[in-house]
Amino acid sequence: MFEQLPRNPGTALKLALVEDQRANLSAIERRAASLPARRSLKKEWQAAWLLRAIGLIDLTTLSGDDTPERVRRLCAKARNALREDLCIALGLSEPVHTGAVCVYPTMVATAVKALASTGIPVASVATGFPAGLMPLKLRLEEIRYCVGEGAAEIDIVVNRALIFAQDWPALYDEVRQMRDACGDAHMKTILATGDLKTLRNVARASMVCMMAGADFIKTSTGKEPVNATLPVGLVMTRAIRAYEEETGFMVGFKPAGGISSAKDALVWMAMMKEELGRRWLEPDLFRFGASSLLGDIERQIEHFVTGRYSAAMRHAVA
Ligand SMILES: O=C[C@H](O)COP(=O)(O)O
Repeated sequence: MFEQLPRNPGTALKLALVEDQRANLSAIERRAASLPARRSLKKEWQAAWLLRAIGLIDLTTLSGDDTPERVRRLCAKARNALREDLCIALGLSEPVHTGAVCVYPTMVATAVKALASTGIPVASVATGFPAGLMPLKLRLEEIRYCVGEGAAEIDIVVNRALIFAQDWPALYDEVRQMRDACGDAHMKTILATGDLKTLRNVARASMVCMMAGADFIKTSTGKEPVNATLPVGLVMTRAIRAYEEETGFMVGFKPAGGISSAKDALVWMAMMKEELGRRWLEPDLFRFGASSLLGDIERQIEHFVTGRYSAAMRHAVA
């Protein structure tokens, strides 16, 4: 069991520290390119890392055609994230579950009911997800609605225009108000990095959101043309490190969007361990936002156990 960390309370906006955040594009790209090329984990180690990865997934459905029935099926999968025969073969005494389930606001109550007494938190997107282009008053009201429905985690989106304008005081002020509206619910701040044009914008916006009290910073909504990439991940994890050096508080990281293979998951986990340390492989500091990753992880674990791959359709729910 890992020790419980104090929640990041945020700090005053320190503009000098924000403007100090830079990103050396060619160095970042070189480092990102070297990550997947590392010697891969073998057999038992790989299976152990994949089991850990399951507990780090925010199992997500964010589709226009979501229904309560789909959300209930997703929650059933989150509770028993790995098939029973595979759990038995691995000698596990209890079912494996995901880190959370992530849904739209109107699906929160259904998910909360379906996950009652499991300890699995429900995360809700809010603040006019995915674009965030609604009046602030309504965005704050949406957060309060989700918390009232029982969401323990709120994934907010930032107002990209404030980042293009480098209006850090306004961004800080909005995110601070969102954090207040979250109350005890933990706030993941989605930067929508695929929209942000430069890695420097990613670095600076990360810092502002942490100063405003983000519990996590998250790459993407899954709806931008480009979602989680390793260069963006490096920039954001290094901002987390800089924030910890400055304040002593450890902020979580959630790459999201387009992470669908076990191999990708292992690369992201290796990056977390190398950049921030082992502590960032626990669910209070790291999550994958993913709708289809669990299916591939289960398939790879099945291969480890049986020596065979099954058809992807056998893992359809995840
Ligand atoms: O936050 C989670 C993302 O919306 C999931 O994206 P994905 O469907 O590409 O896995």
